[in-house]
Amino acid sequence: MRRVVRRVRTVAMHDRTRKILGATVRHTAYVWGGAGVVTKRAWEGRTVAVHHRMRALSLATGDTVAAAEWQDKADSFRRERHQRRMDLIARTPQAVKSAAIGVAGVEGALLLLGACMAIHDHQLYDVVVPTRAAMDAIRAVCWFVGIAWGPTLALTLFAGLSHLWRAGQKHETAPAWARPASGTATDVPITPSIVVTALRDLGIAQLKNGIKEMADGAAGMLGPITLAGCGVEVDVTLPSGVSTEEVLNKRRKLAENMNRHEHELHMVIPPTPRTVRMWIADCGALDEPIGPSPLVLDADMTADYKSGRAPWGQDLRGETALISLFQRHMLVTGLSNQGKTASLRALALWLALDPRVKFRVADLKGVGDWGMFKGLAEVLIEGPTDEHVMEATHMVEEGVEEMQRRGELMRELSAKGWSQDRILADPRFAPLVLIVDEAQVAYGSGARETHVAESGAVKYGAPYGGQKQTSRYFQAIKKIHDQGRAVSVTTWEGTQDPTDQNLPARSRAGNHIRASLVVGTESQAKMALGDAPVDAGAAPHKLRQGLDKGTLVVAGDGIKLAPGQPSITVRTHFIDIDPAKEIAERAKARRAGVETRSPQEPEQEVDHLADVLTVLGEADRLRSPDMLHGLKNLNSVVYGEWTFEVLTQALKPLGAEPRKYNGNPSISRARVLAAIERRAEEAEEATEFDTE
Ligand SMILES: Nc1ncnc2c1ncn2[C@@H]1O[C@H](COP(=O)(O)OP(=O)(O)OP(=O)(O)O)[C@@H](O)[C@H]1O
Repeated sequence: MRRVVRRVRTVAMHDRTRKILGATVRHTAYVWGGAGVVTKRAWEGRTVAVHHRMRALSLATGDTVAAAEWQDKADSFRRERHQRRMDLIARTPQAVKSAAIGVAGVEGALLLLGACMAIHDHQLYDVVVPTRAAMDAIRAVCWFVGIAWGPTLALTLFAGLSHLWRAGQKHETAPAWARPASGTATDVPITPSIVVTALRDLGIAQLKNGIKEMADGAAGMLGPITLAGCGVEVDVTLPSGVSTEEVLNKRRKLAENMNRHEHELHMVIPPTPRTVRMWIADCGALDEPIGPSPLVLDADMTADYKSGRAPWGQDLRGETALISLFQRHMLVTGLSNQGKTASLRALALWLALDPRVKFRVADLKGVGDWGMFKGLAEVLIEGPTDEHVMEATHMVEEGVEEMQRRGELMRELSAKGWSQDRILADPRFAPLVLIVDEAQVAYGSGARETHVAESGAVKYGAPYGGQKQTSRYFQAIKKIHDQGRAVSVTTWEGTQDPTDQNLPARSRAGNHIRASLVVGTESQAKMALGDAPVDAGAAPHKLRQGLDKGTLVVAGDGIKLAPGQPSITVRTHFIDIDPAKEIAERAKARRAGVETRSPQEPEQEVDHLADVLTVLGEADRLRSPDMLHGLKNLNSVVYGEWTFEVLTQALKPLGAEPRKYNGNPSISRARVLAAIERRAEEAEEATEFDTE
């Protein structure tokens, strides 16, 4: 039994079976669908359905003149049709009469011919000979028709079916899975009928019925279809009883009904009630690059913190997406490796062109993404360890102190009658931007301040990181979110996966600009952008991981949104490391040299003798320059800056310093081994002494 089941399954899954099934379904569907097409065409040829549709379309696009013309055409079509029918009714008895007269006339002529023949041959029978001959001719025709009927019927049927098949194939009436792969149905431009059909076939019964009931072919539910960047935009007013949410939830099906991928359809809810605004991309257009940043192209570009707007990228309409950073806290989130750092850095590079703006940067990944800010930023912390989190916390806490100082100063100056503009223009209020990239490292860190009392007891202070209220980093960020804006102290955080663990809710909500690259789920999208924009259609969770790198859904202020529009999708320009360095150099050239403070790297415990021995390898001795080169390769952090003097000073106390050999200062393996042995003996003696 199992074998039979297995065999049946093998046959069913076999490629050939699938091909046969596909072909059968395809050709049947072509004929069946073709019959529908032909019937519809015949029906439309005899009715004013087309006139009505065209009139509704003209009305929908606001062309009332064309609508009136189509109405006139429909009226005259109806009049002419009525006239034709009346004529037919009037002509039928006449035609019957004419036929009867015709038959009588022919029969009369035949009898007359027969009479002539009878007179000539003196044979009375000849009177009916022509009539009988005519009857024989008719019988022969009937006989022929009787024989030819079968093949003629078969031929007609075949011609009819092939006509239907051709009509069906032309209109792609077979299901997509059964159509040959080479079909390029995806290149279909968006027309009102495609949109209406896509909505009708969405599987929402009330929408389908609503569309059926609309006399104008439902064209009235569509606003004008306008070109918008690399796609088109249209507002759809839904019939009563259909909620916008139902349509938003069927995004993939709706996109596929219009021969688009899901990511090529964007939907938001505009302020007009019961309306969904759809932006439908041209096929494949979103996979085309948007070109380099104006920052890269224009070497003379300048920036203005207060009144300028950073050229971040393009929105879906193809318009430049400009963002104002003036007194705005910002959060950029997204899955790893999707362009978080690049998008944040692009804004910082633009802002760096305004020499007034000060930066303090903590890059808690620390692989050099922000390296070009050395000489631009006052502080640059690079690394992912707890020590780096502590430094980042200190950096933000210093930002809080600065904010508080400015707050007091602002109160004093205001009391003296200074205007807000004058205060903010004062150098003591130079904009300060605190950037923390990979902020989830801080929110996830367990680092704590540790105090060791004289008694030896260990006491712990407040945690540096974490998401609890006690977290120093979180508290400092929160304070700046609350009070920093007015005195131009702002934070920009970049973080991966905006979950509660990675990013506390209070910290998310404190930002003026919230931008999200692709995230995993709708709930993450809500954490990234807030509930309202996602409920109204913002969908970073629908972006494609890997393919939509650098594409951000942006909510909040600072970026131009149409009235009522909750979010905007921005495809950002990518500025790679090398051009970023060039822009940073331009920015440095515009400001007085900034000394970047990089908090001390923790001292590494190193054994110089052991390292020297490693570099010596099997050699008996090595020249000092070769030794220095080898040490640098071994540990660039410790030996990167070493010179001959430093090497000598480090090894001399151990008795292994370089000595001349064949005229070249060299380090001898024998002396290094002796030094190591001596050190071990000394350590042993010291231990014995301690024990005694
Ligand atoms: N706007 C963009 N357009 C095209 N590709 C981009 C864009 N931004 C980033 N990328 C690509 O994505 C890669 C990763 O970018 P980036 O380092 O900014 O990601 P990330 O999200 O910060 O990563 P991680 O979370 O691992 O630090 C870049 O090296 C680049 O190839």
